[in-house]
Amino acid sequence: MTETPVHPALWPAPVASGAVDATVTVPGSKSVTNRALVLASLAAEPGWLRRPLRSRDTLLMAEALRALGVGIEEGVGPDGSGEAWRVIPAGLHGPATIDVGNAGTVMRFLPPVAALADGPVRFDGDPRSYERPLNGVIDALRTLGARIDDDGRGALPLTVHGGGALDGGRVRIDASSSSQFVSALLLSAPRFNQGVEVRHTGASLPSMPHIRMTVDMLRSVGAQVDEPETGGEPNVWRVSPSALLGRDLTVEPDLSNAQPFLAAALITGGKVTIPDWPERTTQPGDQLRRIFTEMGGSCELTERGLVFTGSGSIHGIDVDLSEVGELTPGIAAVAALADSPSTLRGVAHLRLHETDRLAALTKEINELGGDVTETADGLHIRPRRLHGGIFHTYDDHRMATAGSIIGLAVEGVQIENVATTAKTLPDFPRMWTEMLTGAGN
Ligand SMILES: O=C(O)C1=C[C@@H](OP(=O)(O)O)[C@@H](O)[C@H](O)C1
Ligand SMILES: C=C(OP(=O)(O)O)C(=O)O
Repeated sequence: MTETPVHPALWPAPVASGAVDATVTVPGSKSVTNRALVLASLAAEPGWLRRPLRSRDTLLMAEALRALGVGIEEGVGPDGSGEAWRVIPAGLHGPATIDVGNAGTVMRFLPPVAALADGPVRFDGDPRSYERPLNGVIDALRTLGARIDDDGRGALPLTVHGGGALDGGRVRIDASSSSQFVSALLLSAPRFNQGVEVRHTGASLPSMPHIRMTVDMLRSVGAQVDEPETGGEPNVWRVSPSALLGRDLTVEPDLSNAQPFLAAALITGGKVTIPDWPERTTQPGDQLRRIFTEMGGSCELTERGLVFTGSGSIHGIDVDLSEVGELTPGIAAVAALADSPSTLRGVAHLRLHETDRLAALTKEINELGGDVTETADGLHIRPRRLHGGIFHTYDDHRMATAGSIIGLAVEGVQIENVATTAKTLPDFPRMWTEMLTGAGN
């Protein structure tokens, strides 16, 4: 008898045998953790970061800041509860070398920090990091007084020749390819001699909640920020120079990483509870309450957390995802299993994410028998009966979770390199299996 060969890099996505009923504790937000690390490193006094996410993107951020001289130590928070990082700011030093991996937050948020260091800081990363846009940050930093050596493509690898301080001032950028350009300049701006005025000149600006998160977190450490949403000029952000406070911050669960678990409730007609879902948050994942409700579920924010319940039906959706682009792969996966077609719009910039997400989703869902077409700014998804096969992930954590969502309802889906979920959710395979077996409840 011959056994079916098991490829070590292929993970058989488990099929749900019935309605899931689980409580899933989701680790901390990548976006909050990496902003908090930067702000705490630039502060005038030590601070605490509780329940930080420990994943590839956040460990790269911590390692990079340590390379610049910041102390980031393991500890328990001031009240003795929970795991925490103590961040001890220090003079920022070069020479240093920073590995950004494929973390947008590291490759964009740290060049402005490096401009404040007193020597050269070399940035390098995964091959894909060379293809992701960085021109908005490079050009802006040059305008603000920094010296940067790159190969002229507006991308990695590059060296920022930190001069110990940066003038700052006014800058115009086109951030239509990534909101992280704006966030990057704002986060370090309190430490620029003149602060910053960033004027976005492009036709569109994706991921506004992530810019709100930047503004909120800056304000929470004492920075003064003027911005469009509180009466400022449209598309203009101003940050004044000031010292930043060291705070004691508890990181919220990553609501975008809650997505596959909520999707499991939707697809199986089950129920999933996510503890500690914040009542108020700038995280884009909070919009899943609305989007997945429109797709057939219902939810309630209770003392136990967000309780999300599937109805047994999954509906297609016509939705603009420009504010919440990182939710697209998971929504596309659910849409492929729905009872009507879907149109996902406003996400052309996803072609420059971890991989070209529009091409990858189209190819992988179609190879399982689906009918997805790319549009100029998104996807059109017509549900079909799907079959098993290999779901390639292109080193993209959200492709791996999207394939797993489909695998709940389709026999024989194998996820290639599920370990790529380590970018933001290293424990995904265990959490997924526990959700299905009811362990961890
Ligand atoms: O600032 C952030 O933390 C992020 C901003 C968004 O980037 P883009 O605006 O490049 O899409 C988002 O997709 C990414 O996952 C995280
Ligand atoms: C786009 C994403 O990540 P990054 O921070 O690398 O841009 C994402 O997590 O979906």
